[in-house]
Amino acid sequence: KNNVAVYYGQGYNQPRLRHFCDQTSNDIINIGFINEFPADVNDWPGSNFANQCDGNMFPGTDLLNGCHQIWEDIPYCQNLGKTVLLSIGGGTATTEYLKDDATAEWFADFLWYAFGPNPTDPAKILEFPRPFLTAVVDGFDFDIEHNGGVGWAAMINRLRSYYETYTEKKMYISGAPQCAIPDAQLSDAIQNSWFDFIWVQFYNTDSCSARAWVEGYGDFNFGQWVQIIRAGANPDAKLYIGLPASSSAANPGYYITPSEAEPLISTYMELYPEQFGGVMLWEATASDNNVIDGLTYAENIQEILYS
Ligand SMILES: CNC(=N)NC(=O)NC
Repeated sequence: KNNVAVYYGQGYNQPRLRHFCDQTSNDIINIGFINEFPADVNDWPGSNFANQCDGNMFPGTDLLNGCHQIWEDIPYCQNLGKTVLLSIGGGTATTEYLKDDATAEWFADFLWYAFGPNPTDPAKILEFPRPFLTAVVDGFDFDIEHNGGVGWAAMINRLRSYYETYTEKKMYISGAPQCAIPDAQLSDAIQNSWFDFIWVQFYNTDSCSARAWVEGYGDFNFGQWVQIIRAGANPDAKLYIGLPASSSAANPGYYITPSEAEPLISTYMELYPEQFGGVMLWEATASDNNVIDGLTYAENIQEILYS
């Protein structure tokens, strides 16, 4: 089944998460972002979900702890069969940097105990916060846009070691590289750690953009990304076409309309039926505000995937 994955959490005046889970067009929801990374072992990350939290942080940190609509809606979404991932990165270069593998592994520990299965070990319950209370995400998305590749493979391998111990449900790892190859942030991680989904941002970089494919110039490189994945740690990782969900959602000029997207999606869905996973959209609220022929952009994309 081909999926639509949408980012949620940075939308202008966005409604609460459950609004997007009530839409059949959205299969996977990436909640963004953990946008501040630990500077060292034992340092806590920071988060930002725009209008969705009440502004309170855990004392002395930039980690939000009042996101009641998110902790209420994650189980609501999961009960509707949605996969809900917590997205790391997405934002500013100054706070998104990992200094070494030790810090990366600490970051994995933090995410696992804070946002993964509810810890039972009293020591872990004491040490780690639960920003979304008892809600348990279905995995983590790496939307790493700055500062190189140090630590990501180590962090993902550490998360995988926790996943292996957890039998209650399948947990996932995804990544959102830029389309230019090699991606400075995630290429090493794709080679050396197990991803389930890779949604390439075929926007914001002209030469490999979806817009270039539509206009017949540049080098839209979905096929090369297939080869990268097949040479990676998980050769069966699903590859998604990442697109802006409206003309204002990405840098100017990268938006393509549903009728422009249809031949692109069909071409690659048919060329690589095994690897093709679906379409990623940046982002959910932009899609809602971009209604074409009575359907949101995500619904238009879903129609194409199911046609
Ligand atoms: C400006 N940053 C973004 N548009 N980020 C993404 O599209 N991440 C998937």
